[in-house]
Amino acid sequence: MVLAELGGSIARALSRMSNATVVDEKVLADCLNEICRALLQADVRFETVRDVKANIKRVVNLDALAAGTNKRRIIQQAVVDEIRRMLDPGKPSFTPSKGKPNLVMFVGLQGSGKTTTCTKYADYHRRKGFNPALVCADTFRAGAFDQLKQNATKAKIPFYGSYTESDPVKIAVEGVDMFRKEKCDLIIVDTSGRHKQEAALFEEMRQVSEATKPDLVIFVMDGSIGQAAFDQAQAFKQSASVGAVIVTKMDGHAKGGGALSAVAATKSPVIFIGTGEHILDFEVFEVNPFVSRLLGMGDLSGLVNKIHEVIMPNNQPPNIIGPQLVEGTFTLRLLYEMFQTLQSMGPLGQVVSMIPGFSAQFIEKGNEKEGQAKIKRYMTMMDSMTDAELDGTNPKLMNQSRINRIARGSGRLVEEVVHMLEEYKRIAKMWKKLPLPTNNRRLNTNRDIRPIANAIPPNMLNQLGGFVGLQNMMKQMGAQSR
Ligand SMILES: Nc1nc2c(ncn2[C@@H]2O[C@H](COP(=O)(O)OP(=O)(O)OP(=O)(O)O)[C@@H](O)[C@H]2O)c(=O)[nH]1
Repeated sequence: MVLAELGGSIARALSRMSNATVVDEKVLADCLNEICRALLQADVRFETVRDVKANIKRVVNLDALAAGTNKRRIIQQAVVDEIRRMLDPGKPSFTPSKGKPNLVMFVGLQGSGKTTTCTKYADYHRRKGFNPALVCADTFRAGAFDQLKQNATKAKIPFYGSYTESDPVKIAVEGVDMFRKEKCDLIIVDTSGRHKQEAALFEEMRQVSEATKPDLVIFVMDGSIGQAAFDQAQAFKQSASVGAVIVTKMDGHAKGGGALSAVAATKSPVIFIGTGEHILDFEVFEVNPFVSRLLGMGDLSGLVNKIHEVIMPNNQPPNIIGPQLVEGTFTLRLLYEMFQTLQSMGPLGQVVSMIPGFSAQFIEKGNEKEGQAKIKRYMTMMDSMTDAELDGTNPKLMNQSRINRIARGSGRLVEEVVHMLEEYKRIAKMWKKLPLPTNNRRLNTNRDIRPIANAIPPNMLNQLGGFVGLQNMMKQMGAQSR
C-alpha cells in the first residue's frame, strides 16, 4: 500500500462514519477497525496500531458525550490527532542557519539513497539561499566519488573527493577545510555505507565525525523496509549520535507509513522524505501538513510555498487557491478555474495534494499524465454546462436530463459525468468544512501568514474573514509556517 492509498483508506473510513445516519458504538468500531487494517497493511508496528486504537477510544467516549455534541467531528479530530502523534517524535532537529559554517554529515547503509539524497539536500538549501558544497568521504564503494561528482556537476554544486586517497577521515578533513576557506555555509559530508550494520561501518563514522565535528548527523534510510526501520534507526542513533533522519523511496512503496512511524518511535525527527530519483523529488517532512495532505485536507502553507519556491520563480503566485468564492459557495466554476490554473503550472502531483479536498490519489506520482487527462476530461464536461449549472448552489439542479445533456454535449459517458459531479461534491464539502474565522484581533500581525494572505485573491480572503480569518483557519488545519 503506497502512502496515498493509506491516506485514502483512512479518509474513506472517516467518510463512511461521517455519512452514517446515527453514530453509535458499532459505527465507531467499524471505522476504527478499518483504520487499523490500513495501518497494518502499511506495515505500522502492531503495538503502535494497538495504541492508536486505544487512544482514540479513550478520547471518544460516546456514552459520556452530551446530547447535541458533534460526534462525527470529535471522532475525526481524534483520528487526525492520533495519526499525527504516531508520526511525531516530539523532538525538533537542528536546522542550518544562513551565514554560519554549518557542517552536516550523512550516514546510512549502502543503497539507501544516501549519495542521491546529499545532492537533493544541497540543492534544496541552495534554493533557500545557502551556499552548499559536497565532500565525498565514501572510500568503501568503488564509483561512489564518480556518482557524487556526476550528481553535483549536474546540480552545479561544488564538490571535493579523491580517486586515490583511501582514508575517509583525511578526505573529509581536507574537503571541509577547503570549503570553509571558500566560505561555504553548508558543507555536506557523504560517508561510506555497508550492506549491513557492522562494527567497521560504525567505527568509520565515529572517526569521520570526531575529525570534522558535524553540527548534525543525518541518517538516510530506505523507506521500503517498513517497520524494520525501528531497529535500524535505533542502532544508528546509538552509534553515531544521529540528529535527524531522511526516509527515501517513499514513492510507490508499500511500507512507507510503517517506516515513518517506526522512526518516530525511536524519537528521531524525520526532516525530509525522498519521493523519486529526480533531484526535486524531495519534500520537507512536517507532521501536521503531511497528515493533512495524506487525508485530503490540503496544506495551504505548503501550497503557497511551493508556488513561490519552484513553480513560479518570477514571484507571481498564480491564483490557485480560489479565483472567487461566490457567496462562500464552492461552485463548479471555481473548480474549473482551479483546474485551469493547475494546468499551467507544470508538475502536478505534489501540488494537487496540498489543495483542500484533493488527496494524493487524485493525481498519483508517476501517473501525472493520467492526472492531466482526468482534469482535461472534467473540464470538457464542464464546458458543456450552462452558466446556471456552473454557478449553481442548489444541489438538486443537476437532474438526470441535465446530466444526459452534458454527457452528450461533451462526448463522455453519463457515468463519467456522475462521477465528476460526485468528486466535485466531495471537494466542495471539504471546503465548506474549512474552519471559519473568529474575531481574535490580537493575532493580526503574524508575519508568517502574510505571504499566504498575499497569494490569495482579495475576494477569497474576504470570504475567509480577512487576514485574521485565514490565520485562524491555518491554525485549525494544523498548518505550520516554514
Ligand atoms: N525511487 C526512488 N529511488 C531513490 C530515491 N532515493 C534514491 N534512490 C535511488 O536509489 C539508488 C541508490 O541510491 P544511492 O544514492 O546510490 O545510494 P547510497 O546509499 O549512496 O549507496 P552507497 O553509496 O553505496 O552507500 C539509486 O538508484 C537512486 O537513484 C527515492 O527517494 N526514490
